[in-house]
Amino acid sequence: MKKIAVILFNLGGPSDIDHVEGFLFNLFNDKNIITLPNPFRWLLAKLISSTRSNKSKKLYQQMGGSSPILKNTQDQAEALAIKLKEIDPDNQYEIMISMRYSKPFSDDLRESIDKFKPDEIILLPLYPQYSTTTTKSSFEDFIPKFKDEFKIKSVCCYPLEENYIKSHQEKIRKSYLENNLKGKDVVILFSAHSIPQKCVDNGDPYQWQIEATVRAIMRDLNLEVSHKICYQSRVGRLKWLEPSTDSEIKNNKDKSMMIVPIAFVSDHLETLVELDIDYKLLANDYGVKDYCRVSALGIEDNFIKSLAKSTIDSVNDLPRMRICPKEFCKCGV
Ligand SMILES: C=CC1=C(C)c2cc3[nH]c(cc4nc(cc5[nH]c(cc1n2)c(C)c5CCC(=O)O)C(CCC(=O)O)=C4C)c(C)c3C=C
Ligand SMILES: [Fe+2]
Ligand SMILES: [Fe+2]
Repeated sequence: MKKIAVILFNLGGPSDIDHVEGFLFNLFNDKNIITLPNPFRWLLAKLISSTRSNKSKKLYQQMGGSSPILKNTQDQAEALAIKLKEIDPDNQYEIMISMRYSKPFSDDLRESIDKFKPDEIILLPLYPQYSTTTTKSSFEDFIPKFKDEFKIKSVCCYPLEENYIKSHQEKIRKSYLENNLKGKDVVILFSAHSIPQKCVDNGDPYQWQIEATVRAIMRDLNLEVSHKICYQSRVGRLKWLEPSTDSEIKNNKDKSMMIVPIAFVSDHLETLVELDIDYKLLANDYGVKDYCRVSALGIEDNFIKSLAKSTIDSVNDLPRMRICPKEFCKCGV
């Protein structure tokens, strides 16, 4: 019996309205988000977080002033613990949460990890698709603090894991039936968080992996629908991945529309405000007849199975095949 600590990584979000500016500062002060050296990055992060905070506060106010991301991640951690116990009862797992820009930070895990004394630590990002702006940032923050005392392994990405794909397919099929879309001219808009184009130009595999996930979902979905990938939540003036979700809503206004959040695995600001309020209003303005948003994966059983399977494969040192082409070489396989 091995003792295994599984670190679930997520981005975090403000716990109340007074934490919005601090959360934004942590985000923009990350060298994987703003690549300037210090003190310039620190100064720019101060400037952007103070100028953006009113806009962000208005967004968070629409969810009651805080982000549900921690509660949703805790629910996923609990479901994962149950699933691991069921599939791999011979090992002892403890799931811990590490948020990148809000509590609990990686440093906050020190006491629990020391107390548990794991034989190994598995890093498991709640980002199925690898990006330097998310997974790399979380790994770079965590690893140096614990690597001298513990054996650390990581699941860098799982964009094609079969249970993950099945989880999306089941959510889409259920929503298709519930919204009576059979026989209608339906388009699925797969909406992912955008990232700056320059990240992809520098070898970030995020966009390639999103496209691979969507191809796998569509391959045997067996619904008569068209589909398109689009990108939301752009920030600032750089060129970000396109097409944008709002432009695709406009371009497809004559169709029945299913919006599938892809790359987000729980509901939070980006889905609950941007997709459910802002883009729903936009769709109404453009006369879209059916606008339905498929809920994020959350604790859907196949998704939790995919997390458990990826963890156990890593514990058992199963070799992982490189799937990304060599120009997108930033992920650790
Ligand atoms: C796959 C997920 C995400 C990627 C990639 C990502 C990149 C990215 N985000 C920003 C800027 C902001 N993100 C904000 C919130 C936010 N972003 C994600 C996910 C990804 N971000 C999550 C889960 C959240 C938290 C949502 C919540 O409920 O709290 C925000 C704050 C909100 C706002 O003001 O719009 C900002 C700002 C950048 C710059 C970036 C890549 C460079
Ligand atoms: Fe973001
Ligand atoms: Fe990878």
